[in-house]
Amino acid sequence: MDTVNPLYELRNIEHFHDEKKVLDIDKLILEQSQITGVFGPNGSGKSTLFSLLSFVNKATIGTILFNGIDSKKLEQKIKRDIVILPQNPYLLKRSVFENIAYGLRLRNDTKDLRQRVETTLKQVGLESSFKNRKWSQLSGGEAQRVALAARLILKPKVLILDEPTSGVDTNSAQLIKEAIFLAKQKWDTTLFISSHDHNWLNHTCDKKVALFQGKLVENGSINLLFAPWKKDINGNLVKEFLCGQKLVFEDSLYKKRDSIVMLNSEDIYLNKKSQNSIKAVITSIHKPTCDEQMQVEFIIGGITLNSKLPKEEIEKKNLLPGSEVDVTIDTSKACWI
Ligand SMILES: Nc1ncnc2c1ncn2[C@@H]1O[C@H](COP(=O)(O)OP(=O)(O)OP(=O)(O)O)[C@@H](O)[C@H]1O
Repeated sequence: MDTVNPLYELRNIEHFHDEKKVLDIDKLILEQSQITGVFGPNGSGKSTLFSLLSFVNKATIGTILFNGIDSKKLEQKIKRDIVILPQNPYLLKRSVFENIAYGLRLRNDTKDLRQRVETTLKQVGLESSFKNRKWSQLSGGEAQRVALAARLILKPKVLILDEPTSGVDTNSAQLIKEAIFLAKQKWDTTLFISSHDHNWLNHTCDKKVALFQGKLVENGSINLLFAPWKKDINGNLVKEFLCGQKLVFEDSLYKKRDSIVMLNSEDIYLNKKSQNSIKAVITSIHKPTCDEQMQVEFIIGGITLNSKLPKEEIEKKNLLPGSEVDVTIDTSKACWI
């Protein structure tokens, strides 16, 4: 069975902007040493959630525990290890070197500064000569990576990246991904990332959280299906899995071809007799800490999805890792983003 190592625990969180509720999360546990991808359409509350996780803002209502400690009692030196790269980061009107060194200077931690700046530049795929450039002599993708380097040099315990790939090309996005993996590997950094490049985020994160209109679409492992989509003769979108099996989404005529579908695991049924079921193989069965039910993960043509079942039902149906199962997905409950 998998064990989870909770870093954040959000309890009954509500956050308001101008009396409008923009975030409403009953319970959410976020694990340590993971890269958590936060998915959701514009205005769904991703940046708001990040502002709470970085303790830049305080939730209007509710409690956030960090390492089991109520955030209201967190010491400043613990908060200092939580670093955020906001959407549209701001560079100081100084050299690249001074931008990257800024945080360390503030902390009076300037030993081997030059070498540390150069190492960090390398981590984000920029040559050492970049350190002498002015902030104004950078392309969008380079500026984004300099802003990331300015956070990485702090070796944060938690790094929150709000849209780190916005306005960058595929090459820069790849370099950002490599820098993220390095931070996790070298310093055991826990990362939270949002991106509208869903494909990039899907390939970068270990865990997924999805928000829609300020609410969690699912508390736990979220099921996401990404483009490419095909169309059937009625114009509905069809997911064709690598194994050739197909899943038609009714009433998806007007959905865009780069849409993502979020599926609640409660709307996915295993071994239930139905005409449109598809074959899958169970890869793991475990019990999430925050859930009474067991989570059954299974794979269909290379795509991993999950469903939730009571333990007794798993035993009754004799479901085991490696078992083949018939999966029925209630596509009418799909949430499109
Ligand atoms: N300072 C603010 N004042 C008023 N409303 C705000 C403020 N910041 C955010 N909001 C509102 O809160 C909601 C959530 O915004 P948020 O920026 O968290 O969404 P998001 O998912 O990050 O969106 P995007 O993908 O566009 O960045 C939106 O309706 C937004 O208009």
